[in-house]
Amino acid sequence: MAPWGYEKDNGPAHWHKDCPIANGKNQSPIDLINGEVKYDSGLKPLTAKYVPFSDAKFLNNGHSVQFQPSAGNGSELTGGPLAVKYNFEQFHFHWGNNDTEGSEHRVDGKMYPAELHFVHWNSTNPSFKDAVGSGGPNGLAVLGFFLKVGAENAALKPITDLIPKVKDAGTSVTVPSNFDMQAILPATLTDYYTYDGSLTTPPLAECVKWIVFKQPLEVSAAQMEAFRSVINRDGKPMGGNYRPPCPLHDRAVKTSFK
Ligand SMILES: NS(=O)(=O)c1ccc(C(=O)NCC(F)(F)F)cc1
Ligand SMILES: [Zn+2]
Repeated sequence: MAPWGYEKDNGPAHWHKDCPIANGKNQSPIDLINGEVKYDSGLKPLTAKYVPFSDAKFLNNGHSVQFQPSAGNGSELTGGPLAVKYNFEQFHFHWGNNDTEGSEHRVDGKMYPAELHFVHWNSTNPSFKDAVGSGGPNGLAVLGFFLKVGAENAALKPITDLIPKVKDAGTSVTVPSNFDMQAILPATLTDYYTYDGSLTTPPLAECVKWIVFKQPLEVSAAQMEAFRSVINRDGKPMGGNYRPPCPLHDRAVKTSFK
């Protein structure tokens, strides 16, 4: 099989051939159905402490555009459903070719135009890759933010302004050291859905504590258009780089809000 992607000949319906876990019972994304979630008063806010990066890259890896600092940067996530501290690894995006599609998770069947993932790994592991392979849903913690079209997102502007420099697969640029990642996050990380799931791209490992925020972030139409100019490994627009929802099976989705 050609390397995995999102086209007809290598998209999500094909992934099970290389990754049989694609048909597993803890796959992501899912449709977050408000009538089926359960409020958990024990779910506290999350705390993300993101420190400035000395050398970080913004890259096009052929299936997303990704911000990645050098390892061991010291940015951490704690609280919420997490029992231990998680280290920040990278953030990346999924988006559509129009405003009616693009997010991976859905809310009562509604898709947003894009979704931003902040990926963190359980600090009891020696490395990110060990955390992915650690078995069970506590290897990674991924924060998911829906993006909707509205006001320009000033915190994401340094990143969306770099997109033209990583238009082609395999390209990367250095991110200015004054980029403030903390500014992307809402002031308080309170209202979220959380459930045990997987990576949404191969190898689809079932190692993720998913934390999806109820409140979307806004980006301008121009910022959305910047994503839609990105090209994938086949020279086609990368838009549509989202996996459709997977069966919930016997998992519970908890909320930190009523
Ligand atoms: N879209 S997602 O679920 O946030 C997501 C997050 C991270 C990875 C990733 O690092 N894959 C490479 C690895 F780790 F070697 F398997 C894939 C998907
Ligand atoms: Zn993702």
